[in-house]
Amino acid sequence: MKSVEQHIADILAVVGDPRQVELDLLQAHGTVLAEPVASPVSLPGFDNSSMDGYAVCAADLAAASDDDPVVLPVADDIPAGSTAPAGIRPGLCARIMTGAPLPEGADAVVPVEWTDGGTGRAAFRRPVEKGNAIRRAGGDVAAGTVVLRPGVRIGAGEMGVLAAVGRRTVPVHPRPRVVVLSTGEELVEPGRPLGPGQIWESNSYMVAAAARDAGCEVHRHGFVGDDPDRLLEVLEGLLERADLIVTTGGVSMGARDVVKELLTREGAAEFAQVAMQPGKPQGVGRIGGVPVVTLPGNPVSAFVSFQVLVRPALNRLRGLPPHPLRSVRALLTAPVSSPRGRRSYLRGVLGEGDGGAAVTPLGRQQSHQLTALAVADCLVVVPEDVAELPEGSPVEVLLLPGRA
Ligand SMILES: Nc1nc2c(c(=O)[nH]1)N[C@H]1C(S)=C(S)[C@@H](COP(=O)(O)OP(=O)(O)OC[C@H]3O[C@@H](n4cnc5c(N)ncnc54)[C@H](O)[C@@H]3O)O[C@H]1N2
Ligand code: MOO
Repeated sequence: MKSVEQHIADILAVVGDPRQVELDLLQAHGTVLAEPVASPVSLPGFDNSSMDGYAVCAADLAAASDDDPVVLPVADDIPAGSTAPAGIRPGLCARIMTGAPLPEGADAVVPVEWTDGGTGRAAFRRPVEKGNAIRRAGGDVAAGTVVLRPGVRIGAGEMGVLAAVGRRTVPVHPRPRVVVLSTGEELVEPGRPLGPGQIWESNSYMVAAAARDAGCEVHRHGFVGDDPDRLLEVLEGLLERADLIVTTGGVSMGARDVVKELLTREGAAEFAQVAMQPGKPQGVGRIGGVPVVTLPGNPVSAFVSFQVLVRPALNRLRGLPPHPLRSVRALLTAPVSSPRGRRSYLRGVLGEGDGGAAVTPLGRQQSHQLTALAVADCLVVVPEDVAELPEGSPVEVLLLPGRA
């Protein structure tokens, strides 16, 4: 059987490098920066006040006290956005607002709370240190400094920085365009009535959501039946809009395994049994030059193999390192079993036990038992050479995305 690592490597090999585009600032949210961004100006760009109050010459207030306040004429009123405030000299002060440029000659700002708040004249009841409440030019970043490096994911903080350094557009690796397509003659769109032997189609919705959680732009095509020529026609119609096509179903040993039949016929993909449970039958290749990964149809198998096998490649396509799901160690709260020779990924819930992190494997672990996925927040890894693990065994636990 093929190893999990080998199959991940084969998928990485077909997806290639991320695209690069210039996106408008807000559109860049959630994408990955492709080039360094430097600030063209210093931030702050000019000395300014951090408080609403009065710009003063600190030496004027050296003797100020409650009993003997210093009273100064207010020579100017400086709001934020003021373009050219007149300067002050000893013996004068200027009313100033937070963010307003410091006038020439001033060397401190007195918060309004320390004064009588006067508009023509202001009374000061205590001395002030030089530099008080002044935000110096360049105090956050000096002009020319790189503020964001390539490979950084643009979240809210990065968005703020980009706007603050004046960027209108940003060079990024855009969200990968993933097309999701399921196969199976038995499938019916949710919301429509079921006939005998039919089931509601769930894989394409689930995989589309997982791909969106993985930072992709998703087109869910839905599903097609078991006719290889029809499948080829549909795939050809989807090539234009895909960086990666993910299919589910039709890859096992059945008489009508449509994905395997078509892609084998076209010489477009390799199929293998991967040493994992669930997720054994897998395929990877290209159709019309577009990478295609074919997941098995059992819903839990499709979900687990997406998270374990496809996510690293999506990270690569996003411009990130091809990391797998984040993992932690935890102690089992119950015994587990696993087919020897295959690495099991059991659905579990992570919590705290007496000895630290503890993980509880859920019931209903078979590949068709989908409902446990709505409860699980992690996958418990049982290695290939292990068939049984008693309660209390330390295990690797993969954290499922989107779970706190
Ligand atoms: N003789 C063998 N039979 C099977 C083997 C094997 O090694 N030898 N492997 C089993 C394993 S493991 C898996 S996993 C499945 C994978 O089969 P396929 O990928 O060909 O998937 P299908 O046969 O199309 O479907 C399997 C199962 O999942 C349901 N399904 C499929 N698509 C959807 C969908 N979009 N939404 C909801 N449910 C779906 C389908 O109805 C079947 O019940 O093969 C085993 N068989
Ligand atoms: O390995 Mo299949 O993917 O379990 O049910």
